Amino acid sequence: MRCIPVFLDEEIVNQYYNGYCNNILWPLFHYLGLPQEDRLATTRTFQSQFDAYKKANQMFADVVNKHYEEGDVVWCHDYHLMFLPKCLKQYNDKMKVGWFLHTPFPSSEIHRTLPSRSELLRSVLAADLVGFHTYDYARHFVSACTRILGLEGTPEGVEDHGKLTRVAAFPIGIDSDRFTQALELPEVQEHMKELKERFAGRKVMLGVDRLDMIKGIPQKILAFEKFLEENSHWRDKVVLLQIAVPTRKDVPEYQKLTSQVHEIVGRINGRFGTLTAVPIHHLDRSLDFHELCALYAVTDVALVTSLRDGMNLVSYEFVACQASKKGVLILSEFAGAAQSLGAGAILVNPWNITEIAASIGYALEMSADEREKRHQFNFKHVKTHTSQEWAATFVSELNDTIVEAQLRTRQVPPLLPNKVAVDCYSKSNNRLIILGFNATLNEPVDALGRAGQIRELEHKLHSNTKEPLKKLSDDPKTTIVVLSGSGRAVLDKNFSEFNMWLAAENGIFLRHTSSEWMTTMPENLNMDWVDSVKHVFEYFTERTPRSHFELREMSIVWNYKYADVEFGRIQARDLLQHLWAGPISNASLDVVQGGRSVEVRTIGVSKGAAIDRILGEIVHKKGMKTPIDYVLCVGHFLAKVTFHLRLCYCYRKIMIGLADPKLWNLMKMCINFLSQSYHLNHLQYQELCYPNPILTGHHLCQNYQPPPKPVRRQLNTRNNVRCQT
Ligand SMILES: O=P(O)(O)OC[C@H]1O[C@H](O[C@H]2O[C@H](CO)[C@@H](O)[C@H](O)[C@H]2O)[C@H](O)[C@@H](O)[C@@H]1O
Ligand SMILES: O=c1ccn([C@@H]2O[C@H](COP(=O)(O)OP(=O)(O)O)[C@@H](O)[C@H]2O)c(=O)[nH]1
Repeated sequence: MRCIPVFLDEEIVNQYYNGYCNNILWPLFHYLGLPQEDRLATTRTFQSQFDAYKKANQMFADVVNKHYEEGDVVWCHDYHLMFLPKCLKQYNDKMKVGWFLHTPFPSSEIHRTLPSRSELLRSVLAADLVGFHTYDYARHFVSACTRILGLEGTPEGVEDHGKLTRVAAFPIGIDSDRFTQALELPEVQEHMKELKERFAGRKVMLGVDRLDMIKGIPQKILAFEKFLEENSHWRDKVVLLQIAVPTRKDVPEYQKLTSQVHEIVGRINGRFGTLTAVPIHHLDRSLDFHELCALYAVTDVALVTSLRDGMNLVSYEFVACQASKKGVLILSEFAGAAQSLGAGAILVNPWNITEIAASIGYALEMSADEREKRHQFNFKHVKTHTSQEWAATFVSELNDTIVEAQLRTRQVPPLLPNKVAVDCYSKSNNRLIILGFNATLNEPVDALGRAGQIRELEHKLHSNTKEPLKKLSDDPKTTIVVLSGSGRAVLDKNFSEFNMWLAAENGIFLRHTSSEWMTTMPENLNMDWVDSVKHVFEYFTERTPRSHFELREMSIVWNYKYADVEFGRIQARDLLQHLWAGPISNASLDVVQGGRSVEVRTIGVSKGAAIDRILGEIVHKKGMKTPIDYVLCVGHFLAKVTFHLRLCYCYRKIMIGLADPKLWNLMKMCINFLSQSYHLNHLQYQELCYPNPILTGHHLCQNYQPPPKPVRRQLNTRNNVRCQT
């Protein structure tokens, strides 16, 4: 079969397959909690099982890697191999990797209970394309990535610093021709004949499931019992054939289920059986393909009562074999198949035994006309949405995704080559370093916004950055500007001890730490709008848990980065509507939508505009005989904030360097610190163009012409009066 086996030893199989896959991921992905005693045991063994899981995935990766040839597509399947995409991409990031999940992906609220939640998501995201059976599962996955990892969910998939992982639904199908053709075979016809004779005079109901908790076998049998109880006239006219294929027999939960089902079947057969017939025929084994096809073909009503099921192919197979009989499918709404066969099937909630019992009655007595219509609908679907089509669509989508990604990467700035940054720095003589503050020099914040002391952290310089910053700022060949949206007080508190420039409120206020604050904004700015905007912000802060707003001197910001991401976004949209309709409708204001914030400020106040003024200031102040020959921006400057000098276009993009070779190590420390703290695996820089010829980020303008000297207005901070000097 051209398969290459991956041999796992017994211990790994036990910890990886029986343990982590089937005792942890399987019940979790199917919304089934563990029994109390197992829960504690699982908690204790979790780490060793997860280690075995990673090890087993790595073993698969090693084998794939050994056989991989350039251009191959690698398609990883199911929850057993969630770690594989990452392992493969680590070997070769050009490998085309897809991952498909055959089970449901649960709500992010369920996924977040998993201790390894983030690691698993990140490994899957290493794939180029991630597929699920239904849109709901895909939606849950994207939502887990946004809520747990704090990444951006887009209609296309999940974005992580410019890298998009495509996420989409690819409902599986079956090879329907194989089933329809099998029905013509003499041995299948023979089986059908035997079955018809065996159950002559009785309607045949069928269940075909692995003996798994997710399949809702006890619920199905109990519903059948209820039906017999309430419809005595049907007792000798209907039989339920339940094929329960043994599975995962080493897992204790499955052993318990077997006994439970036997007990219920025995009880019902004892209750409703006669000397010559029993209502339930229960088989603890699998059938061969031909027997199964025959059984599907003679069935009047198929019962699929999965509590959760990725898709459920049995329902497709039943439909494929019903061209002549046109039997009825009763299908759980919690099976993926309900999304595609729902229109022709009778959908039921498997937890509602009364509803299933009523549906059994309805199905058995359904008119031929209705059966025909329902069947046609589903038959058409099964015939057209085949497994071949499913596989071809996934693979072609994967190839397209790679092509699109290549086009995208041309637009995304390339990664910062750290060594080049260091080399250029050490060769330069007049460096300008522009640093952001929030999300750059202070503490990173957990995606779930858990840091209780978040507001504190937000405004506090990270202790690890103090020493590098001190050395940098004392270097006479280096000018540092901290350019932040934060107010003056915050910058004063954190940076007064350094020799540097501070630009507060996006550059409205500027000072060198050796002198007083000044502003370059026009006098007598109309700030009448503030109160009404504040009123709106207060309203939304009260109604959006963990959001807050900050009233600055020239602007006001509503921030929801610690709030529930999705709710925050909805609230932000609503808030904007309130603003447009009210306070800002007539005012000359800029409304800036950040990643997780909304800021309102006077027109013209932006980091882009500010940088020009700042440069004018520092260039004139320093006299600047030597042109700036190195520019470095480290920041979380929002996308599309273009510095006036087109210094760079930064979105969590880092350019970093140090003057003195002795400081190289320190610089590397800095880079590593920042990249690890903010998961900036994609340090980026962009070629810059000012004024001409094209310069790289590290060599700014040999021919730099400082802008005209600006008018300076000194701020009298003590009594808070602005006056022009
Ligand atoms: O190998 P087993 O442990 O006996 O399990 C059999 C397979 O069960 C799961 O199947 C899922 O995939 C089906 C096709 O996509 C889908 O229709 C069904 O709803 C799922 O349960 C499991 O995901 C497979 O890996 C197992 O091999
Ligand atoms: O005796 C049996 C009973 C079932 N099946 C097959 O097992 C599969 C079950 O797939 P499904 O998607 O319904 O559920 P899963 O077991 O994968 O969760 C179907 O293709 C059935 O034809 C089988 O080969 N022999």
